[in-house]
Amino acid sequence: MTTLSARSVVLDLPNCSPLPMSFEMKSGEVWGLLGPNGVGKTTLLHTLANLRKWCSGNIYIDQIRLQDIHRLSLAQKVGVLFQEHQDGLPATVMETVLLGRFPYSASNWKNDSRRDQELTTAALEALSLQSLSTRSLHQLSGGERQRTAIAALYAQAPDIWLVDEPTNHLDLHHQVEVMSLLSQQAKKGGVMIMSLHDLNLAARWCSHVMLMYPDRSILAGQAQQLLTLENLEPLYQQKLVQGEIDGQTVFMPSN
Ligand SMILES: Nc1ncnc2c1ncn2[C@@H]1O[C@H](COP(=O)(O)OP(=O)(O)OP(=O)(O)O)[C@@H](O)[C@H]1O
Repeated sequence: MTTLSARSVVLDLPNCSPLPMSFEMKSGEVWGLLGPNGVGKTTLLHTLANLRKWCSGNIYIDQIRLQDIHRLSLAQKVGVLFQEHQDGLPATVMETVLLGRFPYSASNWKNDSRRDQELTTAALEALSLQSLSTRSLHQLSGGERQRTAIAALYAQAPDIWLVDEPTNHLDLHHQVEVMSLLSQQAKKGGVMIMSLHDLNLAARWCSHVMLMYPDRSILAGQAQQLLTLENLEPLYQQKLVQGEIDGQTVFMPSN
């Protein structure tokens, strides 16, 4: 069981009146971070990975303070999907996915182990990338590039997944493929935290949500309880309608 918790954490956001946030996220849970552009979803994900500083408060993984965890163990425990992909290296899809295993071979530059190769093959299969495995990153479409980045994260096999807009660039079929895959990883014991702009994906796949409001207040808890028009309309400053199709809650913007 893995736990990620924050106690009175104030994010380092520009022009922010400090409002401390506290929450606990556990193995098996799928968290959706929801809120308008610029509210701090990416900042929160990067803060939880100790990639950027925060103003005050404490973040813990399994009761150990984030800043006390050695970089290498953190790289093994926590995986991040970035919103922007840096494609500086002239690498193929397979090489990029294999790079997900870097935290396990970084300490001694040893050859890729059998497990590294098995996980890389499984990741290519899970994201339907087998036929593209020898293709250069520069020759991929936006959606193929996104699936490659998710495959690298899958190969890394972290306990805590910090995933920034996983369905960016993806067509409907691949959105379902990816959301289903991420949800399975939570069922296998991962802590899944993702920023999302699509309320319907959140309603379908997230067990928990964090609603991040422009005044820096948050509501965090079970998705079923928090995904209501009363909470969501002020979140986006947008009138919405709520319905149900095949037993599934759906939201749409209204005039
Ligand atoms: N490198 C940076 N330097 C200074 N300010 C930044 C930087 N990156 C982001 N910001 C600002 O920090 C705030 C939070 O940005 P963040 O990217 O976390 O928002 P977000 O909720 O993820 O937005 P979006 O939904 O548009 O992706 C915004 O006001 C943004 O303009």
